[in-house]
Amino acid sequence: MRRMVEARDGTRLATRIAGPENGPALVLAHALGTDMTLWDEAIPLLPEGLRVLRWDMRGHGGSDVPAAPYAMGTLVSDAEAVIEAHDLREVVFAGISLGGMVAQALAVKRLDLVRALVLSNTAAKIGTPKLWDERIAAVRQSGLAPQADAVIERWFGPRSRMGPAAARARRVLTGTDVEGYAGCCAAVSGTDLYTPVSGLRLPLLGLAGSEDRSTPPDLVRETIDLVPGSRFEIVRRAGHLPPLERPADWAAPVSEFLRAIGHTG
Ligand SMILES: O=C(O)CC1=CCC(=O)O1
Repeated sequence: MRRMVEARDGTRLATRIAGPENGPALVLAHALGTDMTLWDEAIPLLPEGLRVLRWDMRGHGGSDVPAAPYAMGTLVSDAEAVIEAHDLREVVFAGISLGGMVAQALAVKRLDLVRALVLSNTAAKIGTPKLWDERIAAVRQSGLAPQADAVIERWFGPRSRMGPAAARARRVLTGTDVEGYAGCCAAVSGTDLYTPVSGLRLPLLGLAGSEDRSTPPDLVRETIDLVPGSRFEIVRRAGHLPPLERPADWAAPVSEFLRAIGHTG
């Protein structure tokens, strides 16, 4: 079922939910310059019986595009709004890159909503304010298309940058609204979650792509290791977006984690 959910400031967020009403909930948050279709291939490979909620972040996909910049706190409050609008509790929250930052910050703020985390290709801090300022200036000046080669190369690496997954990612990236992209760049720029995440105590699976140049395995691991008892796995032959590029290799460790914590239908 698709539904528009109103965020606290009135921004309308495009959401999609599927699976049995009483199934254990899995919430999926996508990366910067992508949208909820990022999960299309991976969802059917997850255990049956899950209630799966995903949404387009503000400024992305079918959601409204308020004026930039956005704060990470606003993106977290959007996540709360979509979860609460669907009456979900005790969710496993899986986020990739920007979505993984939202996941971490949501768990810090609302442990009552989040039972466990899957943090994929993400970190407590990504890049530097200078890098993000330059990215924002570049897209504001000439749009996303001239940035696409560099982004796709970072996401997929030289080996896979011409493949079908990269072509799909490029289409979604270049179709993203500049205002929405810049707004979310600002949210990433202003985020450093190292201290609050080190206080988290919950089941956590961390995943990295062996070929990821945006959030390389060592960077991801540094964040995952902050939480005692967490697991960490590298998805081989995958870049920054493993659910799109290697859906089976991403879904396998996630499914195993969900079974291990008893979060299956
Ligand atoms: O766009 C990138 O290269 C890396 C990135 C940071 C946050 C996100 O979602 O992607």
